[in-house]
Amino acid sequence: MNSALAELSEHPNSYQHHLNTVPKQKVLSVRNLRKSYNAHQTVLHDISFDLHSGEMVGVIGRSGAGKSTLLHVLNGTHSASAGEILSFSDDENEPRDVSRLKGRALNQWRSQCGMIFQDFCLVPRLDVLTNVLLGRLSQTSTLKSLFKIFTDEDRAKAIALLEWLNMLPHALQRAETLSGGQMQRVAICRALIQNPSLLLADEPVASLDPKNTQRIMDVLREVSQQGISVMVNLHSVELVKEYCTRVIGVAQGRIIFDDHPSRLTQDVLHVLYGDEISQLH
Ligand SMILES: Nc1ncnc2c1ncn2[C@@H]1O[C@H](COP(=O)(O)OP(=O)(O)OP(=O)(O)O)[C@@H](O)[C@H]1O
Repeated sequence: MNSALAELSEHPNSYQHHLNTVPKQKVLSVRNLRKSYNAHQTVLHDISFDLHSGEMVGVIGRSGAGKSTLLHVLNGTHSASAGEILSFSDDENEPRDVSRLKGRALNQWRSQCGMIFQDFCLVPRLDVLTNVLLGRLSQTSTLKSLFKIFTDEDRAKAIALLEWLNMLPHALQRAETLSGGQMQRVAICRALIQNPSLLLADEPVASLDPKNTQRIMDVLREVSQQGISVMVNLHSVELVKEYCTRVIGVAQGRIIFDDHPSRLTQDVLHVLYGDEISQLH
Protein backbone atom coordinates (compact mmCIF):
# COMPACT_ATOMS: atom_id res chain seq x y z
CA MET A 1 0.00 0.00 0.00
CA ASN A 2 1.46 3.43 -0.87
CA SER A 3 1.74 6.15 1.80
CA ALA A 4 -1.13 8.37 0.53
CA LEU A 5 -3.43 5.36 0.46
CA ALA A 6 -2.27 4.26 3.91
CA GLU A 7 -2.97 7.73 5.34
CA LEU A 8 -6.43 7.97 3.79
CA SER A 9 -7.44 4.46 4.84
CA GLU A 10 -6.66 5.38 8.47
CA HIS A 11 -9.04 8.36 8.49
CA PRO A 12 -11.83 7.72 5.98
CA ASN A 13 -14.73 8.44 8.29
CA SER A 14 -15.13 12.20 8.51
CA TYR A 15 -18.66 11.43 7.27
CA GLN A 16 -19.54 10.49 10.83
CA HIS A 17 -19.19 14.15 11.74
CA HIS A 18 -21.61 15.17 8.99
CA LEU A 19 -24.11 12.55 10.19
CA ASN A 20 -24.17 14.00 13.67
CA THR A 21 -26.04 16.97 12.26
CA VAL A 22 -28.52 14.85 10.25
CA PRO A 23 -30.21 12.27 12.49
CA LYS A 24 -31.13 9.16 10.52
CA GLN A 25 -32.04 5.62 11.36
CA LYS A 26 -29.22 3.11 11.16
CA VAL A 27 -30.00 0.29 8.73
CA LEU A 28 -26.71 -1.59 8.59
CA SER A 29 -23.45 -1.61 10.48
CA VAL A 30 -20.51 -3.29 8.78
CA ARG A 31 -17.65 -4.15 11.11
CA ASN A 32 -14.15 -5.31 10.10
CA LEU A 33 -15.45 -7.13 7.07
CA ARG A 34 -12.94 -9.26 5.17
CA LYS A 35 -13.35 -11.27 2.00
CA SER A 36 -10.91 -13.68 0.38
CA TYR A 37 -11.92 -15.79 -2.58
CA ASN A 38 -8.82 -17.97 -2.08
CA ALA A 39 -5.80 -18.34 0.20
CA HIS A 40 -3.61 -16.08 -1.96
CA GLN A 41 -5.70 -12.93 -2.33
CA THR A 42 -7.73 -10.83 0.12
CA VAL A 43 -10.18 -8.71 -1.85
CA LEU A 44 -11.74 -6.75 1.05
CA HIS A 45 -9.69 -5.74 4.10
CA ASP A 46 -11.16 -4.60 7.38
CA ILE A 47 -14.16 -2.75 5.90
CA SER A 48 -16.25 -0.80 8.44
CA PHE A 49 -19.10 1.67 7.86
CA ASP A 50 -22.73 2.32 8.80
CA LEU A 51 -25.63 2.82 6.41
CA HIS A 52 -28.66 4.94 7.28
CA SER A 53 -32.19 5.24 5.95
CA GLY A 54 -32.58 7.71 3.11
CA GLU A 55 -28.91 7.79 2.15
CA MET A 56 -27.78 7.43 -1.42
CA VAL A 57 -24.22 6.13 -1.18
CA GLY A 58 -22.04 5.94 -4.27
CA VAL A 59 -19.19 3.42 -4.22
CA ILE A 60 -16.28 4.32 -6.47
CA GLY A 61 -12.82 3.02 -7.22
CA ARG A 62 -10.84 1.58 -10.08
CA SER A 63 -11.63 -1.71 -11.74
CA GLY A 64 -10.81 -4.62 -9.43
CA ALA A 65 -10.90 -2.47 -6.25
CA GLY A 66 -13.56 -4.72 -4.71
CA LYS A 67 -16.78 -2.71 -5.23
CA SER A 68 -18.89 -5.56 -6.64
CA THR A 69 -17.52 -7.98 -4.08
CA LEU A 70 -18.57 -5.60 -1.30
CA LEU A 71 -22.17 -5.45 -2.55
CA HIS A 72 -22.33 -9.21 -3.06
CA VAL A 73 -21.03 -9.88 0.44
CA LEU A 74 -23.57 -7.44 1.94
CA ASN A 75 -26.36 -9.16 0.02
CA GLY A 76 -25.13 -12.64 0.98
CA THR A 77 -24.53 -13.90 -2.57
CA HIS A 78 -20.86 -14.18 -1.55
CA SER A 79 -19.95 -15.23 1.98
CA ALA A 80 -17.83 -13.02 4.24
CA SER A 81 -14.47 -14.44 5.38
CA ALA A 82 -14.49 -12.44 8.64
CA GLY A 83 -16.24 -9.55 10.33
CA GLU A 84 -19.87 -8.66 10.98
CA ILE A 85 -22.78 -7.23 9.00
CA LEU A 86 -25.27 -6.05 11.60
CA SER A 87 -28.79 -5.43 10.36
CA PHE A 88 -31.08 -3.10 12.33
CA SER A 89 -34.79 -3.57 11.89
CA ASP A 90 -37.92 -2.22 13.59
CA ASP A 91 -39.11 -5.82 14.09
CA GLU A 92 -36.10 -6.81 16.18
CA ASN A 93 -34.82 -5.40 19.45
CA GLU A 94 -31.22 -6.38 18.84
CA PRO A 95 -29.19 -5.95 15.65
CA ARG A 96 -28.72 -9.23 13.78
CA ASP A 97 -25.43 -10.41 12.25
CA VAL A 98 -26.51 -11.41 8.72
CA SER A 99 -23.02 -12.39 7.55
CA ARG A 100 -23.34 -15.99 8.70
CA LEU A 101 -26.90 -16.78 7.62
CA LYS A 102 -27.78 -19.88 5.63
CA GLY A 103 -30.84 -21.39 3.93
CA ARG A 104 -34.20 -19.75 4.56
CA ALA A 105 -32.79 -17.09 6.89
CA LEU A 106 -30.33 -16.07 4.18
CA ASN A 107 -33.16 -15.85 1.61
CA GLN A 108 -35.10 -13.64 4.01
CA TRP A 109 -32.10 -11.35 4.39
CA ARG A 110 -31.70 -11.15 0.60
CA SER A 111 -35.29 -10.02 0.32
CA GLN A 112 -34.63 -7.29 2.89
CA CYS A 113 -31.79 -6.01 0.77
CA GLY A 114 -32.84 -5.85 -2.85
CA MET A 115 -30.15 -5.98 -5.51
CA ILE A 116 -30.03 -4.81 -9.10
CA PHE A 117 -27.29 -5.45 -11.63
CA GLN A 118 -25.74 -3.95 -14.76
CA ASP A 119 -27.22 -6.76 -16.90
CA PHE A 120 -30.68 -6.56 -15.25
CA CYS A 121 -30.98 -10.36 -14.62
CA LEU A 122 -34.57 -10.58 -15.86
CA VAL A 123 -36.10 -13.78 -17.26
CA PRO A 124 -36.19 -12.87 -20.97
CA ARG A 125 -39.17 -15.01 -22.03
CA LEU A 126 -41.43 -14.01 -19.16
CA ASP A 127 -43.57 -10.90 -19.27
CA VAL A 128 -42.75 -7.76 -17.33
CA LEU A 129 -45.42 -8.29 -14.65
CA THR A 130 -44.27 -11.85 -13.92
CA ASN A 131 -40.65 -10.71 -13.75
CA VAL A 132 -41.62 -8.19 -11.08
CA LEU A 133 -43.64 -10.78 -9.17
CA LEU A 134 -40.63 -13.12 -9.15
CA GLY A 135 -39.20 -10.74 -6.57
CA ARG A 136 -41.82 -12.09 -4.15
CA LEU A 137 -40.69 -15.71 -4.46
CA SER A 138 -38.32 -15.65 -1.50
CA GLN A 139 -41.22 -14.50 0.71
CA THR A 140 -43.69 -17.05 -0.68
CA SER A 141 -44.15 -20.66 0.45
CA THR A 142 -42.19 -23.26 -1.56
CA LEU A 143 -45.32 -24.80 -3.10
CA LYS A 144 -46.77 -21.47 -4.17
CA SER A 145 -43.43 -20.32 -5.55
CA LEU A 146 -43.10 -23.60 -7.52
CA PHE A 147 -46.35 -22.88 -9.34
CA LYS A 148 -45.76 -19.13 -9.39
CA ILE A 149 -48.98 -18.45 -7.48
CA PHE A 150 -49.13 -14.85 -6.34
CA THR A 151 -51.74 -13.13 -4.19
CA ASP A 152 -53.96 -10.28 -5.36
CA GLU A 153 -52.01 -8.06 -3.00
CA ASP A 154 -48.74 -9.03 -4.72
CA ARG A 155 -50.25 -8.27 -8.13
CA ALA A 156 -51.63 -4.92 -6.95
CA LYS A 157 -48.25 -3.95 -5.59
CA ALA A 158 -46.46 -5.03 -8.78
CA ILE A 159 -48.89 -2.97 -10.85
CA ALA A 160 -48.48 0.06 -8.60
CA LEU A 161 -44.69 -0.16 -8.91
CA LEU A 162 -44.84 -0.52 -12.69
CA GLU A 163 -47.16 2.45 -12.87
CA TRP A 164 -44.80 4.51 -10.71
CA LEU A 165 -41.93 3.79 -13.08
CA ASN A 166 -44.05 4.35 -16.21
CA MET A 167 -43.79 0.71 -17.17
CA LEU A 168 -47.45 -0.31 -16.82
CA PRO A 169 -48.12 -0.10 -20.60
CA HIS A 170 -45.44 -2.80 -21.00
CA ALA A 171 -46.74 -5.10 -18.24
CA LEU A 172 -47.65 -7.95 -20.59
CA GLN A 173 -44.66 -7.57 -22.89
CA ARG A 174 -41.86 -10.13 -22.77
CA ALA A 175 -38.82 -8.77 -20.94
CA GLU A 176 -36.54 -9.63 -23.88
CA THR A 177 -38.32 -7.07 -26.07
CA LEU A 178 -37.59 -4.08 -23.79
CA SER A 179 -34.87 -1.45 -24.10
CA GLY A 180 -32.02 -1.46 -21.57
CA GLY A 181 -33.50 1.43 -19.60
CA GLN A 182 -36.90 -0.26 -19.49
CA MET A 183 -35.31 -3.53 -18.33
CA GLN A 184 -33.53 -1.73 -15.52
CA ARG A 185 -36.79 -0.12 -14.40
CA VAL A 186 -38.40 -3.58 -14.27
CA ALA A 187 -35.41 -4.86 -12.28
CA ILE A 188 -35.90 -2.00 -9.80
CA CYS A 189 -39.61 -2.88 -9.46
CA ARG A 190 -38.64 -6.53 -8.84
CA ALA A 191 -36.26 -5.44 -6.07
CA LEU A 192 -38.77 -3.00 -4.51
CA ILE A 193 -41.68 -5.46 -4.39
CA GLN A 194 -39.78 -7.14 -1.55
CA ASN A 195 -40.10 -3.99 0.59
CA PRO A 196 -36.35 -3.80 1.14
CA SER A 197 -34.80 -1.56 3.76
CA LEU A 198 -31.68 -1.45 1.62
CA LEU A 199 -31.26 -1.39 -2.16
CA LEU A 200 -27.88 -2.41 -3.60
CA ALA A 201 -27.15 -1.52 -7.21
CA ASP A 202 -24.08 -2.92 -8.97
CA GLU A 203 -23.21 -0.61 -11.86
CA PRO A 204 -26.88 -0.18 -12.79
CA VAL A 205 -26.24 2.37 -15.53
CA ALA A 206 -23.04 0.99 -17.05
CA SER A 207 -24.77 -0.26 -20.20
CA LEU A 208 -27.28 2.58 -20.59
CA ASP A 209 -27.33 5.67 -22.81
CA PRO A 210 -27.28 9.14 -21.17
CA LYS A 211 -31.07 9.58 -21.18
CA ASN A 212 -31.75 6.21 -19.58
CA THR A 213 -28.86 6.73 -17.18
CA GLN A 214 -30.51 9.90 -15.95
CA ARG A 215 -33.90 8.18 -15.63
CA ILE A 216 -32.49 5.31 -13.59
CA MET A 217 -30.44 7.61 -11.37
CA ASP A 218 -33.55 9.78 -10.81
CA VAL A 219 -35.46 6.66 -9.76
CA LEU A 220 -32.72 5.54 -7.37
CA ARG A 221 -32.68 9.00 -5.81
CA GLU A 222 -36.47 8.90 -5.36
CA VAL A 223 -36.18 5.47 -3.76
CA SER A 224 -33.64 6.82 -1.28
CA GLN A 225 -35.81 9.86 -0.57
CA GLN A 226 -38.58 7.46 0.41
CA GLY A 227 -36.36 6.27 3.26
CA ILE A 228 -34.64 3.26 1.70
CA SER A 229 -30.87 3.19 2.01
CA VAL A 230 -29.42 2.97 -1.51
CA MET A 231 -25.85 1.85 -2.18
CA VAL A 232 -24.74 2.08 -5.78
CA ASN A 233 -21.47 1.16 -7.54
CA LEU A 234 -20.69 3.77 -10.16
CA HIS A 235 -17.91 4.37 -12.62
CA SER A 236 -18.84 8.01 -13.13
CA VAL A 237 -17.66 10.54 -10.56
CA GLU A 238 -19.93 13.10 -12.24
CA LEU A 239 -22.98 10.98 -11.41
CA VAL A 240 -21.79 10.51 -7.84
CA LYS A 241 -21.48 14.27 -7.42
CA GLU A 242 -24.88 14.90 -8.99
CA TYR A 243 -26.90 12.24 -7.21
CA CYS A 244 -25.24 10.83 -4.11
CA THR A 245 -25.47 12.14 -0.57
CA ARG A 246 -22.32 10.27 0.36
CA VAL A 247 -19.44 8.56 -1.39
CA ILE A 248 -17.33 5.62 -0.31
CA GLY A 249 -14.03 5.32 -2.16
CA VAL A 250 -12.42 1.88 -2.31
CA ALA A 251 -8.82 1.19 -3.30
CA GLN A 252 -7.25 -2.26 -3.17
CA GLY A 253 -10.09 -3.54 -1.02
CA ARG A 254 -9.88 -0.77 1.60
CA ILE A 255 -12.13 2.22 2.25
CA ILE A 256 -9.96 5.26 1.77
CA PHE A 257 -12.69 7.90 1.59
CA ASP A 258 -16.12 8.17 3.21
CA ASP A 259 -17.66 11.61 3.06
CA HIS A 260 -19.90 13.98 1.15
CA PRO A 261 -19.16 14.01 -2.62
CA SER A 262 -18.37 17.73 -2.47
CA ARG A 263 -15.27 16.80 -0.43
CA LEU A 264 -13.80 14.58 -3.16
CA THR A 265 -10.57 16.32 -4.09
CA GLN A 266 -8.24 15.68 -7.01
CA ASP A 267 -5.76 14.18 -4.54
CA VAL A 268 -8.32 11.65 -3.32
CA LEU A 269 -9.35 10.83 -6.89
CA HIS A 270 -5.71 10.34 -7.75
CA VAL A 271 -5.24 7.86 -4.94
CA LEU A 272 -8.46 6.10 -5.97
CA TYR A 273 -7.87 5.91 -9.69
CA GLY A 274 -4.11 6.35 -10.21
CA ASP A 275 -3.27 6.57 -13.92
CA GLU A 276 -6.92 5.97 -14.86
CA ILE A 277 -7.81 9.46 -13.55
CA SER A 278 -7.57 10.91 -17.07
CA GLN A 279 -10.33 8.55 -18.24
CA LEU A 280 -12.77 9.68 -15.55
CA HIS A 281 -16.04 11.35 -16.45
N1 LIG B 1 -15.76 -15.06 -7.88
C1 LIG B 1 -14.50 -14.65 -7.78
N2 LIG B 1 -13.50 -15.54 -7.57
C2 LIG B 1 -12.21 -15.13 -7.45
N3 LIG B 1 -11.83 -13.82 -7.52
C3 LIG B 1 -12.78 -12.91 -7.73
C4 LIG B 1 -14.17 -13.26 -7.86
N4 LIG B 1 -14.89 -12.12 -8.04
C5 LIG B 1 -14.00 -11.11 -8.02
N5 LIG B 1 -12.74 -11.58 -7.84
C6 LIG B 1 -11.52 -10.76 -7.73
O1 LIG B 1 -11.73 -9.82 -6.70
C7 LIG B 1 -11.14 -8.56 -7.04
C8 LIG B 1 -12.20 -7.48 -6.92
O2 LIG B 1 -13.19 -7.71 -7.92
P1 LIG B 1 -14.54 -6.87 -7.97
O3 LIG B 1 -15.35 -7.40 -9.11
O4 LIG B 1 -15.15 -6.87 -6.64
O5 LIG B 1 -13.97 -5.43 -8.30
P2 LIG B 1 -14.74 -4.13 -8.82
O6 LIG B 1 -14.18 -2.99 -8.07
O7 LIG B 1 -16.20 -4.34 -8.74
O8 LIG B 1 -14.28 -4.08 -10.35
P3 LIG B 1 -15.12 -3.56 -11.63
O9 LIG B 1 -15.29 -2.09 -11.46
O10 LIG B 1 -14.21 -3.91 -12.77
O11 LIG B 1 -16.40 -4.32 -11.67
C9 LIG B 1 -10.56 -8.73 -8.44
O12 LIG B 1 -9.19 -8.99 -8.31
C10 LIG B 1 -11.27 -9.93 -8.98
O13 LIG B 1 -10.46 -10.61 -9.90
